[in-house]
Amino acid sequence: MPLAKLALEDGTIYCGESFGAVGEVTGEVVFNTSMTGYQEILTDPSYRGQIITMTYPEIGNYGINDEDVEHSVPALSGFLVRQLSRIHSNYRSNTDLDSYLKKHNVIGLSGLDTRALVKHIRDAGAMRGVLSTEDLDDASLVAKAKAAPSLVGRDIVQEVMCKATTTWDERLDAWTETQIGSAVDSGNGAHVVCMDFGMKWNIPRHFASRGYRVTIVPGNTSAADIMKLNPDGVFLSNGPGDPEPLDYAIKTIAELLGKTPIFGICLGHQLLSLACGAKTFKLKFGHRGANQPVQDLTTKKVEITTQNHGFAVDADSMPDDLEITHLNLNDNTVAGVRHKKHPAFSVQYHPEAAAGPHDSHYLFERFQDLLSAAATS
Ligand SMILES: NC(=O)CC[C@H](N)C(=O)O
Repeated sequence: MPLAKLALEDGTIYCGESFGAVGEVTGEVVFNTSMTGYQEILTDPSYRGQIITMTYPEIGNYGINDEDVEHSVPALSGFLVRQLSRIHSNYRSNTDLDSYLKKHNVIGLSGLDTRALVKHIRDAGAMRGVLSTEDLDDASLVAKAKAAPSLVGRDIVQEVMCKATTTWDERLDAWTETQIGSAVDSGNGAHVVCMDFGMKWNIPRHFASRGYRVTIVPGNTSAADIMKLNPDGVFLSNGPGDPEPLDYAIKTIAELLGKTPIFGICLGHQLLSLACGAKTFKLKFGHRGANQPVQDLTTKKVEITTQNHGFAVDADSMPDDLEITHLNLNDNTVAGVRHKKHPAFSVQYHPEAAAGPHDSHYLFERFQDLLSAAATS
């Protein structure tokens, strides 16, 4: 296999073999600790602008299938693995990782010491990097990494959100529907409007399986246009990059507060918090994986969650109207908030769990409770 290199802005170089597409990309280099779920990670639009390394050492062994996608195309910049599995075996798979990345023009690098890279990022923090199969000159690559744009202060949501209003009716797979049990179809056709900032598809699948009518609108839709759709509730999606520059979305959410129940996930949580007057900050290397412990402060229960974020809501900036409802137990950062006066809440993690544990499905039931309360008030 041809050589490829990853260079970080601090001058560190990692060599390996190229797979997937050839070429050169820059991005923020971050790691994900999930042992499975590489297909969901590849297609999660929240990874726009990032080069992902998996901590699990062998990737690709179950191939790629048509069902486990979180979007139509991968959004990330590059993909790094210790070992690319030479065979893949799964009854649902219809292609292999190498061919899939070639088809979608994503550059892969295998054979590098991913453990050394992850330990370095944990010590030094997430950094800009360049991944190349074309330029193998260390000094030139480091100069390119240093010149790469940072995620901070940039609006990259516009690159991944839908461009027009659509409806959604695809449901969860039959087995996952058995997991959510009596919640299946309990929404009785209530209308949920999703503000799309780069939404993972398992979220509208949950809404469809729970019996909602789902409309998806671009993340820059105004509050007036959203209210014209007569929503019974509004959902704020996940999405890539820094939440602070998204002033249009923050303004819309501030206007929607109190008019309709609101539920936010990840970027949606950060935007709801900003709309209420909180601040966000960049974490040193972020939380990405399927085993992040979170405590629900209302029930005291600990749930194991799927996460993918590099920014977080600052606990010290919490306005009077917001209450912290969930904490990340690894570092005590804010993992969920609730509005004290209006029906609105959000979590920093991913209850739709694709891939990951199903502990947090109950949050969709909490949203249903807000919709039911609003319908009877
Ligand atoms: N998954 C997400 O929505 C990520 C939110 C935001 N882009 C962050 O990195 O913190």
